[in-house]
Amino acid sequence: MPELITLERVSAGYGAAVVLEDISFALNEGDSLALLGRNGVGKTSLLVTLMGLTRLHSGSLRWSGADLARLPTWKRARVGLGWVPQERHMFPSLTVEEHLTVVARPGPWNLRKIYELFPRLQERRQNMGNALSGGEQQMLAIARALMTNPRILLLDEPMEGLAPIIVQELVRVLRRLVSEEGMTVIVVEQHARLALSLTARAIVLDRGRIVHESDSASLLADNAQLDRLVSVA
Ligand SMILES: Nc1ncnc2c1ncn2[C@@H]1O[C@H](COP(=O)(O)OP(=O)(O)OP(=O)(O)O)[C@@H](O)[C@H]1O
Repeated sequence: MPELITLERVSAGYGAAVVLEDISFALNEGDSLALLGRNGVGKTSLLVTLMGLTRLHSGSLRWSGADLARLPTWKRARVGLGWVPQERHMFPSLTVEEHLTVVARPGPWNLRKIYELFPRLQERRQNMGNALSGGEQQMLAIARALMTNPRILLLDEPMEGLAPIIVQELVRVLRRLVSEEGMTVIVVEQHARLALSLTARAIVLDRGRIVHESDSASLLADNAQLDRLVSVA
């Protein structure tokens, strides 16, 4: 069986500018990947390349063996790429529940299961999108992606700017998605140790290229290498 998603020698960017070079990796169903690196090295660009929002200069992107690069963004969402962008994009005039129901597609994830995963969203289900805290917005952004019943979840810095207690809650949710639900995920995170503790594999980017690839546990255990690869100093 082909891998769920395969990148082969992908170079991509914005217009003529190339910000990702020679990126190759593949994920099978149920894999979990931490995508790490310092600011501006191309992590978000890699996720948006999967969603079709950059210019693909060369290389190939395959989805269950088929050419993904041919599909516009909305079709990539429809075939099962669930993207949780950094900006969250809530609709101020929709309630929490409306955010979830407008995107719902058939599959194991439905309102009941979402509310079981995020009791806080159930409590807030009649609140408008603009009346939510940052943490609640992030929960809703993840919940909304799950309601599309994706085959892969692309999470762009889900913990960014959130209070420690909310980070803890999201860690519990992501751990359950990865370990119990077998969800395929790519997590971009500045909190490298946290992302490594949630995932099985890790890739580190520097200036648009892969500079390290290993299992997450061994990178987590190697403080010196981790500091060298991702620390700001
Ligand atoms: N829309 C855009 N148009 C042009 N260049 C862009 C655009 N978005 C990002 N870039 C450039 O692409 C490079 C990679 O940026 P990207 O946001 O992917 O990095 P990142 O690793 O996600 O960083 P951060 O952790 O700060 O979000 C940077 O040099 C950035 O300036």
